[in-house]
Amino acid sequence: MEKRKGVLLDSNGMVRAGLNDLGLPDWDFAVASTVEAANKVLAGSHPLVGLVAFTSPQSWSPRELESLIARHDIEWIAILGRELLHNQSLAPMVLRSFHDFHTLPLDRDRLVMTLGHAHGKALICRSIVEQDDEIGRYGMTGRCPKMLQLYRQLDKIVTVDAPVLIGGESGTGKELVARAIHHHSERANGPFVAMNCGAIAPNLIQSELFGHERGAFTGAHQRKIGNVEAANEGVLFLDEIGDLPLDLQANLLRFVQEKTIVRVGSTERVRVNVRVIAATHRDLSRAVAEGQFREDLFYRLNVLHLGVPPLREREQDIALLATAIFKANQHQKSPQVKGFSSEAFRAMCGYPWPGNVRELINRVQRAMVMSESKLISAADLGLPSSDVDASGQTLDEVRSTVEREVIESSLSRYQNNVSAVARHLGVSRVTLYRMIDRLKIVL
Ligand SMILES: Nc1ncnc2c1ncn2[C@@H]1O[C@H](COP(=O)(O)OP(=O)(O)OP(=O)(O)O)[C@@H](O)[C@H]1O
Repeated sequence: MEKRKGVLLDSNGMVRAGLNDLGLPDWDFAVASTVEAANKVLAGSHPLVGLVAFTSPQSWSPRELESLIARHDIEWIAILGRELLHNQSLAPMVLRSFHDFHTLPLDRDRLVMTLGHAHGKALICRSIVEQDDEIGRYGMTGRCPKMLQLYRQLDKIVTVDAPVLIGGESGTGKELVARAIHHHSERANGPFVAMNCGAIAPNLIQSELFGHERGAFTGAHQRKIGNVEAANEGVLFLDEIGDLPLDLQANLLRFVQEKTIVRVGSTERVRVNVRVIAATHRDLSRAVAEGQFREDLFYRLNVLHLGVPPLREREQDIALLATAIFKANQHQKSPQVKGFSSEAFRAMCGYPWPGNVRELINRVQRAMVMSESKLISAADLGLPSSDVDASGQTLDEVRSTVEREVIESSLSRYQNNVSAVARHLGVSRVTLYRMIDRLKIVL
């Protein structure tokens, strides 16, 4: 049988010697005497379990150690003298950040069991992460019907070279979609140049787009290539196209039609080969009807149209997105934070998300840093808690919701000590483990 891999952080070799004496034939521990060395081991051989030996409360810098623990998705076990268990600075950290602890002297049977449990748990976590790669396409997270439709549209759009107009509220992922089109199209090796037409002073947009010659205007000390030329052979992404002033719309139309530009202060026409992808949160056809956007430019840009749905219409993707954001930001979370409570998931699903995915990212990132519990709550996300709403749920669903809440809060209260929780809830450990499995509660 292939040996299970672990890392042992041990500054003076004391626990290493003890482990050797125990003889654990199923385990192969790489020993690191510093946090930096442990980081290297973890990056190279991906063990699933880490042991940290504490000979005193000051064995390791808490900041360094907590950052090591937060960075790597493995289970940690603290090994320490019984007298350190009540140390005011060490004990809270051990309870918060470690899967379990083991007191010295090492007890072979107990250690084998603890290691086995930690290894099993890490394996399950890793398999969940791997399955999650299937949660979207084109670098996007989401598999609700509206996102599946978007992927099907993208499948076609990436095979052709026509202009695209992307509509959707702010923060829905329009730029992400534009980058995906570029990345999966024949222009992938060319540049992707993004420009926000709403964020540049109107008097500068002309030169930002088309560039200028030296001396073209006060302050033009040298020739500057504009974004259109910079995107040659690639994609020019024009965000907030609805904010482009009318006079510049005429210049843009000329470039889109003729595929040439003239730098400000020059008379020379320069040929360019650029695919234009424009985006707007405004209703451009309405802007056309109101005379604020040129109709001819609208038709030139709107050859292919994509609408990115607001987050409130992707309710079944919210938990997926929140979890993906959580995983992507593991390195900057508070070490004890392990995931979301079901109350938090419910609150996220009931919230209208005016700032869409961008707002979700901000709220989750903030909660990951600020939460003081193991599971992020609705309050940590700054969202109103929606109480259990039984309407529309079957009896089984309501029961599962309640069971999950009771078990999660008891686990949190007893620091994941399954025996204590089983005693508290009046069920056997086996029954409790079965319920934990069925309800997919992460320990
Ligand atoms: N489906 C998704 N999966 C993962 N991340 C997403 C998804 N949609 C959006 N995001 C992320 O949300 C953030 C906002 O997305 P993006 O900037 O593309 O939105 P936008 O619609 O262009 O916003 P704006 O109109 O304000 O420019 C980015 O960090 C982006 O990576």
